[in-house]
Amino acid sequence: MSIFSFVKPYRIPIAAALSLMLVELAVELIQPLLIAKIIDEGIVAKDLDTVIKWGGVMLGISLLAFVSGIANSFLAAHAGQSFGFDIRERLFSKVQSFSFTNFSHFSSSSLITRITNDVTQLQNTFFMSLRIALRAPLLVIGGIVMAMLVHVKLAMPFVIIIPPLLIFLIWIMTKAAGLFKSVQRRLDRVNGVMRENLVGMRLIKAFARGDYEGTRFEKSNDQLKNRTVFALRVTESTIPVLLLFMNLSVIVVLWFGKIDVQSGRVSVGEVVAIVNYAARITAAFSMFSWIIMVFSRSRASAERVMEVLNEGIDLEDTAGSQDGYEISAGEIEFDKVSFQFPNTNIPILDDLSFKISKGETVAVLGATGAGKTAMFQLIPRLYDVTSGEIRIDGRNIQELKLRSLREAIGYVPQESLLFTGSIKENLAWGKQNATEEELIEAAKDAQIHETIEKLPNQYDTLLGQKGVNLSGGQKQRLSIARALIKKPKILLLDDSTSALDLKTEAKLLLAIRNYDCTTVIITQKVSTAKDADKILLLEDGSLIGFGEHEHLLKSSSLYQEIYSSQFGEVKADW
Ligand SMILES: Nc1ncnc2c1ncn2[C@@H]1O[C@H](COP(=O)(O)OP(=O)(O)OP(=O)(O)O)[C@@H](O)[C@H]1O
Repeated sequence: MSIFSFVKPYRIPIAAALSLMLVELAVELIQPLLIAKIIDEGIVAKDLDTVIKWGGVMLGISLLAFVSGIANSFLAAHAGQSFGFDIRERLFSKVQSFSFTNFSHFSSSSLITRITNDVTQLQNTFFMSLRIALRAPLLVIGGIVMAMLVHVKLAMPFVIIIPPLLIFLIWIMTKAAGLFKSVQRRLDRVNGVMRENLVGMRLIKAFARGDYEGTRFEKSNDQLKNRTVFALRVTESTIPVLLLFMNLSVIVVLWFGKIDVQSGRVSVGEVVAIVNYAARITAAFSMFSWIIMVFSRSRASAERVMEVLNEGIDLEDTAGSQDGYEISAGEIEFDKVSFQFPNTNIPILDDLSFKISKGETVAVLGATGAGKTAMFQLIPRLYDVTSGEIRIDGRNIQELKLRSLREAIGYVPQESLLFTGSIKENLAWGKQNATEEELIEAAKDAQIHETIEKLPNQYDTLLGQKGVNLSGGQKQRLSIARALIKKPKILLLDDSTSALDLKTEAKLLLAIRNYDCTTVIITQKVSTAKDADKILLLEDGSLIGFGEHEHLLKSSSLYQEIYSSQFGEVKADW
């Protein structure tokens, strides 16, 4: 796939715009001939009728060029904007299909720059190509041809000087493309620092690190400026070179023109026409440095956009995945599952085998870094297992459609992420077209209904970015409500009740028991774990215990250790 495939749908407006551009070009190339005619047959021959006649023709074709120019702009603007719209849409849906491995290849600020700034560059180039980028080289070529038609010998200086100038321009263009690619990379960095600052503003203020962050931003901003200035200097340096050589050739034309006019081999009108072509060619040439800049930039942008669009998705529906299969029970089975993060060789999970029956509640306990979150992320296939198999309702999850797998799972990540919008919208994000009753029911079960009722606009209260106007515990409960509203078959809570007091947490877990789902809870609290049907103990990625509280208290030294650290010495009544 190449960027040109996005041009295809606009073949008709492009053809129309280019035809109109050719009309403008033809008028521009004919004008010097008419000027020559008016001078030689009208002014020199003192024939006013000829001046009026050809002057009228010039006015007529100028009007034609004017109308063509307006129609061309109209078509170019419309096609250019639609072209940009299409690329943005494709980029967005491609990024949505990215796996976490794909995300690790691009920083989020770079993806944002690509979807905005890079697409704008391409859009501008598309527009400009239809307006002047093609007209300028055609004007140069057409200008030389017309000048030769007027007088071959006088046009010779241009014929000699223009090819080396063109080679010089192409050489600069290849150099500039690389430079502009590095400009875009620096823009990524500026966006990256800006993004981190906005996200971490509270932390920056709390640590009084404003000055440090200011310097960090200034540094990347400065690098962006310096690189851009350098790239612009390289492209702009072409203008004086072009003007110098074109003006030199005009002087040569005038020198020989004077001699030939005196000897009668050339008319004054012909010399004026050739100088007029020279002026138009020079104007087209000086436009070149700008065109080079825009093209070099957009070549870099096109590469960056295509890098995203051509990124191979490593986690998607497998060829044999079964359509229409819905998870009905929610039984989870890990069979000799081992896992390491893509592009790393550190084993995170090692040979995990266990089975969680339909409707069971299982608590996962383990030290920080033991691999609890990693284990969770394998269930909705945020990552694929490195070896072994995960089965839900007896089917390998890789044989299920990703959509039906994920729709059956309510996943509440460690960090609650809410979106800008009202509480109602955030809850309904879990299930489109959820009724008011469903929203309230889920909020009640998540123990957040009463809190919402006390807010000034209740369910219509607007949340700031990431839910800044809520407490940590409120955000956690809203995230849980958002998962409950889906009525999932499998509910995964990744330490999602850590900020709740014990009483609220107990009520919430009791309410969840009424849902027809299998629940897996990562927790640090034995008080939470001991109410679960079973407890799964993870240590350094290995399963070292799986069973009921009483059983583990007797059999697992790690569990005894965790228990005694939270409740004091384990009583030896077993
Ligand atoms: N994207 C990643 N790429 C590479 N390694 C990772 C990635 N995410 C986590 N890890 C590593 O995997 C290991 C397990 O991480 P995981 O988040 O599963 O731990 P955890 O048991 O959930 O810990 P915690 O209780 O602190 O959340 C850690 O050593 C961590 O450094």
